[in-house]
Amino acid sequence: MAATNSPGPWLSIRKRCGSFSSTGGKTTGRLRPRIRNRQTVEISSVARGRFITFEGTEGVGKSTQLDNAAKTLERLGIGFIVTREPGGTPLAEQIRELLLASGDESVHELTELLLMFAARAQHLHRKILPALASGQWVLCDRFTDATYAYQGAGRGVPEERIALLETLVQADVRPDHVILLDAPVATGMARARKRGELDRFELEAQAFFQKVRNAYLERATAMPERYHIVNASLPLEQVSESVSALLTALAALPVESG
Ligand SMILES: Nc1ncnc2c1ncn2[C@@H]1O[C@H](COP(=O)(O)OP(=O)(O)OP(=O)(O)O)[C@@H](O)[C@H]1O
Ligand SMILES: Cc1cn([C@H]2C[C@H](O)[C@@H](COP(=O)(O)O)O2)c(=O)[nH]c1=O
Repeated sequence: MAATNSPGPWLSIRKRCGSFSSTGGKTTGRLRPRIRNRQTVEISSVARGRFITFEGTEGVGKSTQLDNAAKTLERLGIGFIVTREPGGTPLAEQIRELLLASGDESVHELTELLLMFAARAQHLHRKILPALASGQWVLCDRFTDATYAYQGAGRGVPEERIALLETLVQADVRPDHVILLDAPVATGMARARKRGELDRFELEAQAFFQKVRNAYLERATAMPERYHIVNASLPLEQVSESVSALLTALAALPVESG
């Protein structure tokens, strides 16, 4: 898992000395975490799973590629979970329903932002971190990069506000790798429309998604070590091959760099 140098009081990842700590949550898996106190678990980084997120605008093929990624990891014999944001736990899925539903009351951008991070706090601490601590890889459909793209670039929330909440909720936890499925907005929207009824986000104008796409591409340029751009406008088989090859290469990396 990628880590910055500012661990919060309740959660820290110490890569250099090879241990991993997180807030409580149940842990399962091949290595039993060492309990330091009631709030913290530690395990060797040898067992730590990798945190891989799939990002992109609507309909580019994230869910499709998560299925493909799951099959790839199965072939490689790697233990993993597949999850998504907003959502991933029963409570966070309830928040997702609130966020995606179209209603009469317009949602203020700060309400949207706080609900995203409320769902994320539950998901991260109750599901993602315990899975990583047990050595499983976490394949996640969207994470905080989506917040920078949608609430930041799309809604116009200043980046510093998002960064504040990111630090509060995640401390130094960041995805190890972001697989950015990139395609023209119109391509993704045409695919999403074919799938059926559109949710509150999917009803946004093309200009909104253009800002979102640009923001993802800017983040990919700013963080080339973390981002992997895949051309999602290609035929499905080619996109799947690229994603499988990428995951196979990541699996071959030593844990500290992978
Ligand atoms: N490379 C591709 N070429 C053509 N169709 C594709 C491709 N990838 C996915 N699709 C199709 O496009 C539709 C949307 O794909 P998918 O649901 O995986 O996108 P998504 O990014 O998860 O969408 P959302 O952002 O709404 O969650 C599906 O019907 C899927 O079969
Ligand atoms: C995590 C996250 C998500 N969103 C938006 C992006 C999508 O429109 C929906 C989720 O729907 P999907 O079918 O699963 O893609 O939520 C967001 O605006 N900000 C976020 O942080």
